[in-house]
Amino acid sequence: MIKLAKKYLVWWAVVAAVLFMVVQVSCDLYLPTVTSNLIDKGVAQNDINYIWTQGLKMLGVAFIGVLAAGGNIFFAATQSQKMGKKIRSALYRKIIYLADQDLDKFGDASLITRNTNDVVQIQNVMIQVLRMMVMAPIMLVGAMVLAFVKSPHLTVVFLCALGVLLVSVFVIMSFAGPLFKKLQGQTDRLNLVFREGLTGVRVIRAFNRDQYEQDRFDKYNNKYAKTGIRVFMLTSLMFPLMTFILSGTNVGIVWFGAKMISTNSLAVGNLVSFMTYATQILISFMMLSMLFVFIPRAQASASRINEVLDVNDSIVDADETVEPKSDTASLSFDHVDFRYGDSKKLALQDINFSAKAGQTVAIIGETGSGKSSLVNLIPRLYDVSNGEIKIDDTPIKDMSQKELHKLISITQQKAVLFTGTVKENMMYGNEDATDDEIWHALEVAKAADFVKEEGGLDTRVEQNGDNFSGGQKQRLAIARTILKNADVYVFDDSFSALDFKTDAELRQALNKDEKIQSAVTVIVAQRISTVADADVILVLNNGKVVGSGTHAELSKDNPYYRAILDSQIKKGDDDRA
Ligand SMILES: Nc1ncnc2c1ncn2[C@@H]1O[C@H](COP(=O)(O)OP(=O)(O)OP(=O)(O)O)[C@@H](O)[C@H]1O
Repeated sequence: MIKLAKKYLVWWAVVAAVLFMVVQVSCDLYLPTVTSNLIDKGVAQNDINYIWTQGLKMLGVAFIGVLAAGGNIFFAATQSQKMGKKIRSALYRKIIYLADQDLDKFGDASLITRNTNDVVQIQNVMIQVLRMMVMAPIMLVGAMVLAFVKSPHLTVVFLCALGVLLVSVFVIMSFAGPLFKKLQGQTDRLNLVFREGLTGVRVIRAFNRDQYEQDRFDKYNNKYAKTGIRVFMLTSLMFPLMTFILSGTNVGIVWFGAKMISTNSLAVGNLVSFMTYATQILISFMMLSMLFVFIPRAQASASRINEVLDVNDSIVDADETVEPKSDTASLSFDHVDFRYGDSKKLALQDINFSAKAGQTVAIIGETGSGKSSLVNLIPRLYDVSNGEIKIDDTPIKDMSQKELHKLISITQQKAVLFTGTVKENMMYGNEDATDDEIWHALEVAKAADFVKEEGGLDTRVEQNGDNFSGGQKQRLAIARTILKNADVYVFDDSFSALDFKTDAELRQALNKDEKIQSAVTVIVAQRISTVADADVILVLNNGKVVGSGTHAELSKDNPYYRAILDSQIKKGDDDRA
């Protein structure tokens, strides 16, 4: 947590918060002495003038205390909230730029919990640190010294009370501390199950698993609630216990104090101030003990945040990057091998092909054969394990990732749309696009008709594009890809959600589009009809290219291609064979 504090707190604001707190505590410590004087010199001797001056002094000191508290709260609150804001922003920036292979290590649910719950834990503790952590030790030491000065004998009473409090807090915290940690783990688990249920709600209903999922959620919810009840009962016990110990202390102080007053060894005012100091000491002690429970909890959150912030991006730019060598679009894979993380098995093995401007490379193969893995290597979502990929005759590793991403336009297997308007979503592809260019891309992607029907470019896109059908979302994502000026267009299984007629029309429109025809197009597909027009079709099996050629060549003598073809003819899927 210190590391995060050093990085995200503004030092002068922290100093200001501390200084304000010192003033506030000094006022709080001085007030009982003024009260004591007021009673012993003013009330006891019936000195009205003294009562007035001391009374005004008391109000003045209290007012300064309030101002100082306001100053401290201002800096503590703004610093802790700003620290949270900066951490969330840094986490988001890191996640956006981090390679997929690095993100895979954490998982979505955990990253969300880290960016929300964990940051809140740190924020909450930071405000307490900037207030109580400063206040409590000064108050504790100051009140002890002042109380001792007032009456060394009576100090023994609250030293005994302090001992009782120390034991009580220790017992409570030794139970509550581990429970707090347990609660944090259970929050993670609860969020995970809730998120899974939320994303899989349709599957749950379709399989009639509502009760099963409800029971699963209830199981974790009950565990969380049980721990929560124990934690809050234990910590709530602190306050009545504290009141009891304080009352006991006061009774003790009054008991012994009264005896000392009767022997004239203690003034009444001193007794009153002594009782206030005892309260201040016990409260400070309790605040410190609470902090020692909350800090380890926030420390666990800080470690989880640092884990993400400190992860080394495994995909980095070369020290000296180069510009693409050629103005003409081209793409080549040269003996490319690829494996995921530490996996023993190669996901792709010895992939070789090249394509020039105007050519289409299609990749076909059964589920899990490595099609998406292959196209994910083009924008460097993952790095090759061996071999080299070149775009425009330049190794992609030698270019900056920014430059590389400018050259590529991609539609992922699962269409991703952002909340906003259709136009805003389209402009992700090209910020400078005119309305005419957007409509042209929508026409090519066969999306113009339904966008017009829905209300044009300003039509709202809901979260996840939920107000559009699967096929419509795909077409919008394809339009966005086409709108971008790129040298390599990648469509990763993007036509699968389209009906056969739209699929055929869309590919025809793509073949006629000038921009697409001056670039290389890579199409991943499951259907023969989608890939049949391609200049070269790569057949993938188990991560290896087991066939390469045109539709006519492969349908003649490639057993893998023929097997796919036959299976689709039987289903009546292939419109060309
Ligand atoms: N993030 C990942 N981490 C580890 N292994 C992965 C990861 N993604 C895919 N794989 C593995 O790599 C292999 C190829 O997967 P890939 O997604 O490239 O296949 P695919 O041909 O695109 O499949 P589909 O047609 O179902 O989309 C599979 O065995 C899969 O289990």
